[in-house]
Amino acid sequence: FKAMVVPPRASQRLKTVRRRVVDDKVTGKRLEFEEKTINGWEDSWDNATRSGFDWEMEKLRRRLEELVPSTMFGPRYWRFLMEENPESEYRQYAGSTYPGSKPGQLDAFRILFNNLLQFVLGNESEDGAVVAAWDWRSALDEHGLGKFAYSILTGDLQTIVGGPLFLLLTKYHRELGPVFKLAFGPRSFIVVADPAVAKHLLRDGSKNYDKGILSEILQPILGNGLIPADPDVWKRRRRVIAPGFHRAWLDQTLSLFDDCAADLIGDLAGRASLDPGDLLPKTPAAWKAWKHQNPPPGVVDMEERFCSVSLDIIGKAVFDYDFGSSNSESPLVRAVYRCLYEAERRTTAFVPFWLLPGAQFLIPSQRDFNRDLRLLNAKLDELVRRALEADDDDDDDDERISLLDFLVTMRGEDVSTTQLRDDLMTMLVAGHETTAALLTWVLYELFHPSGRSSHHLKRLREELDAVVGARAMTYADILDCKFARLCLAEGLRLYPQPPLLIRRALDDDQLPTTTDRPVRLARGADVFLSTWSLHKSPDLWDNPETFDPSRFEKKKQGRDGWAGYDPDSIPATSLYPNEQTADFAFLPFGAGSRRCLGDQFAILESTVMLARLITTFDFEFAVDPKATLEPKTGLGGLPVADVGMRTGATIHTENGLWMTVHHRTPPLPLP
Ligand code: HEM
Repeated sequence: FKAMVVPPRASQRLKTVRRRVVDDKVTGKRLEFEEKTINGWEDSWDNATRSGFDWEMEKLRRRLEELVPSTMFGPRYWRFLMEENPESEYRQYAGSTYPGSKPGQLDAFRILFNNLLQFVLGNESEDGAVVAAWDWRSALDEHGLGKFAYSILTGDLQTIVGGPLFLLLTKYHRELGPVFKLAFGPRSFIVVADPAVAKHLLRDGSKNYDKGILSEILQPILGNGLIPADPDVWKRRRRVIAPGFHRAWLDQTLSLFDDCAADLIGDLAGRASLDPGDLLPKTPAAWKAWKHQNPPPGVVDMEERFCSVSLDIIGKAVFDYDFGSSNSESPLVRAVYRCLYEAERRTTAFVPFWLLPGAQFLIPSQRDFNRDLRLLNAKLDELVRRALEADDDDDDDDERISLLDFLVTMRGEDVSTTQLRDDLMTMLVAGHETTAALLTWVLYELFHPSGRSSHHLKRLREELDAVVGARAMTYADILDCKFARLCLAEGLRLYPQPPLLIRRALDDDQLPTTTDRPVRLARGADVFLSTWSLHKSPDLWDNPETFDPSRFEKKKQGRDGWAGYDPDSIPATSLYPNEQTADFAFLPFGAGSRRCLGDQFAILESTVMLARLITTFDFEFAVDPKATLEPKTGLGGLPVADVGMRTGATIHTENGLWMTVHHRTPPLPLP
């Protein structure tokens, strides 16, 4: 039998390996794993309840856990294939139950099985988390089977849940506390919104997590780029890419930001003198029509403008390519948008519809997506090729250095053009809509028609007028414009981009205790760190729903397990109050080893853009000035923006941020 299934060369190798493996350190680790598992069993089941049906089921579960790994793909099976010193446990034992490796089907089965025992037979949950069971029956009644199934298949979670996912999570957070299990049928996600747990997931215990479903979803688009990269690839690439964001390069990009801001100002100036007359609607809900037909004169969708300008910036800074999206919409720009849209749709999909057999031929959106991706990849390949050729050409004396030029110069022998392309695509996705969304929401808050932020706007203008006036901003100016940077930080607190961080446990783990219910994660468990709920937690922030940049200037007392917020602890090198200053209650750019690489880039870009716009123009919502906007609430009675909110990788408005633009009066004095 063995001769039939194991080819002779492999069989020879197996024999050698088996001999070696008897007392090697990997076997030692396996034994330690088994012992730990058995001890874990002892701990996790109360002696008093070891009887009856539940206990029989628990025994069955244990038996399965004991048997399945040894007979199928568990550690004992993989022992045959082990190298003495595996280069990477994560990959080498991927799909087995080996702790630290990429979780596979058996781990998923264990979680599903446990959920079934819990939800069908009423057993105690293995993880110990309180459960938020999504009420799918009501959703089914409300939408009908057809729409329900269609939304599930196409990833339109928002329709059937009744609002953006982050609101649903915040509703449960308020009802159930900072750690709970969200169950969609037998599938489950552990949702957390607590600073101590965030610190554990992102920093102290971060080696025990990978990006889980996020990687699976983004891999077809971003390949082995940093965001979805598995821990092995990530380690190699981060080391190479991070130095690319050095100070000299960031200084150089400042002039690029200013050039692009000047283009935007020119475009808006052309509309500033136009009068929409009495064509403005009573509420932003009417803006929907403007997506498909011409808006009144002088009205502009600032969300769309910010998207265009940030795409142009990232194209020029990262791979020295001018998308020219601020002025025209080329097929390439459309391809970028559609790919981003698809990436977002996949992140919220219940069912991986794109993996269905033949999906890429049969589902029109998937056909279009694959065509767009080919177009985009071909362009990026061309840019990589050009950069490689320019690198070989010693005479190339172009003074602008893109991130791609840097990566090409620093490349080791082993880096492939595909890897470089994945890196570029990742920067494009990570650095484009995030910054655009930040600017959109800060503008929304500063010019809200209720006037609720007019005192912040006044202070911001005073600071900008005093420090920069109408000239181009330098790095030193940006350091001096502290309030402007706090406005951006507050924008990221109220509208974190993305509103959810995703992880998957590589080994069983105990989360720091935040309530009287300790929560254990099974290997393979999916975790959502809801930054939206964390940033708006009334336990951590005063008036959490209010846009108040000055909150970051005041000390906030901590509580048990949370050190509070201290403005004096903002590091001199940081352009914003980072995760350390708020002891992980504020995660504007993530934290730990996988924190954002483009944080400085994003803050510099946004400060320049905001300063230029605020000092030149006044903005007003494109609604009838006589109309009053009623405060809007969404899922669970939680406040939502009047312009609606849609979620994907970032938070979008429902139909755009349509505004009228006016030259500022009195105009900014020229230098
Ligand atoms: C306001 C703008 C931005 C925000 C709010 C933001 C936010 C974030 C967050 C929260 C993460 C961590 C994700 C996680 O832990 O799962 C992240 C990662 C990342 N961001 Fe950003 N980002 C922004 C702009 C940028 C820009 C401009 C770039 C590049 C030019 C960039 C490149 C990256 C990369 C490469 C990663 C992955 C890092 C890694 O895994 O090692 N981001 N970003």
